Formats: sequence, C-alpha cells, structure tokens
Amino acid sequence: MPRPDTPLIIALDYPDLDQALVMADRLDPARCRVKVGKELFTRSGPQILEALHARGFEVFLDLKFHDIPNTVAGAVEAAADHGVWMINVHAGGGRRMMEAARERLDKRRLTTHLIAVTVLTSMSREDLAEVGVDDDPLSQVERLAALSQRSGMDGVVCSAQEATALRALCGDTFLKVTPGIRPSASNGDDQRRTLTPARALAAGSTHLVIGRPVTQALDPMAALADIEHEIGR
Ligand SMILES: O=c1ccn([C@@H]2O[C@H](COP(=O)(O)O)[C@@H](O)[C@H]2O)c(=O)[nH]1
Repeated sequence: MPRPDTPLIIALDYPDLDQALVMADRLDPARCRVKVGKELFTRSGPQILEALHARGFEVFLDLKFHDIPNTVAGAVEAAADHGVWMINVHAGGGRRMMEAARERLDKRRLTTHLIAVTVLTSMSREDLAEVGVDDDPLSQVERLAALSQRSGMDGVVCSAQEATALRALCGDTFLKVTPGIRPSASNGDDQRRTLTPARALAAGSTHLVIGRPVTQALDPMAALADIEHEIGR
C-alpha cells in the first residue's frame, strides 16, 4: 500500500467503533490518515485498528503514554505490535522514559513513528503557570522538543504556532504534528493555541491533526474539501 501523500490526519474522536467507521468509510485512505485517541480505543480496543487497517488507512494511535520508563517501553511495544503508523508519549515523562521507549522499538526493529507531546494545544500560559511552569508555551515547547530529539524521538506534537521555531531548532525532518487546527470560520472549542490549515503548513507543520472542524461539521466531506482546497490539495 503506497503511503498517502498528504499532511492531513483526521481525529476519529467518536464514542464507539460503529460511529468511527461510518466516518472512516466516507474518507479516502489515499487522501488522509486517521487518528485513534483515548476515548475510541478505550471503548473499542484493538478491533478499531484492525478495521481501519483493513480499509487501507495508516493510523496514528494517540494514547500519549506517560509513566515510568519500563511501563512506557512495554506500552509502546504493544502499540507498535498493532502495526500502527505512529504512536506517542508525553515528553514530560523525561529523557529516561523516552529513551526506554526508543530502545524497545529499536530492539524489536519496529518502524512505527515515535513522537512526544510537548505542551498540549489546549494549554495557555495561564494553564502552564497553574502546573508550576512560569514560562510562555513557546519556551516550554522548545525545551521539551530539544529534549525529545536528544532522547531519540522522531518528532513532537506541538501547536502550529511553534512550528517555525521548532524547524529552526530541530530541523525540517523532525516531525511537527500539530493539532489545534482551526479553519478561520470555526471556533477554537477547548483549544488555546490554534492556527488555520494554510498558515500551519506555511509555518512548518509536517502533519495537521483535525477533528471537530471536520467530524462535527454539518457536512463533514464539504468541510474536508474546503480544507484540502485551502492547502492546495
Ligand atoms: O496537544 C494536543 C495533543 C493531542 N490533541 C488531539 O488532537 C485532536 C484535536 O481535535 P480537534 O477536535 O480538532 O480539536 C484531539 O483528538 C486531541 O485529543 C490535541 O488536540 N492537542
């Protein structure tokens, strides 16, 4: 199966397998990847991954592991054994945790992309201060992205607002997977650090994660077509 030539990852944030597959059946695996997150995976288990793979999709399993190194290494191995395209951990788990995850995948020669979440796109400077980080999101993202790169990650989850700075800091090939994408007409929901699809790509995002602007749209396929048009696809 050829890899889809697209930066788009559609977040299938649905409460059950049936609803997720209704949307997946409207999408084209040549034109987007899909993301399975905590709610859908906790409800449906690995069955959803099998169903999406059978339909030809590359899957980002977004479980954001954050635990002691030994536990995270086992979890990323289990996730990669499902044959998913991408998995992630929280950079806040630290260098030893990320290195343990990297070493486990390398030992098994598992080629799943392994990336680390820096600062959630739902967090503002004020949110960071409440958890003891008295700094702006960009500085904290830069700090965690540099640590992630030194710890062997293939890239990070960040907001597109930080993509240009990370391109300078970590290079072009270091993945910058950016949720918080909002076409100008839609609202930000619980997201705090957002950018439009076109501006995100121009800033250096390598992948755009898009959920509600498509999945909750009155006409999801029209919303997706508008985004594709905006980014020249
Ligand atoms: O920092 C992060 C990390 C992950 N996400 C996930 O991306 C999607 C975004 O969905 P929208 O509906 O487009 O807001 C969602 O699954 C989050 O869990 C994130 O938003 N920010």
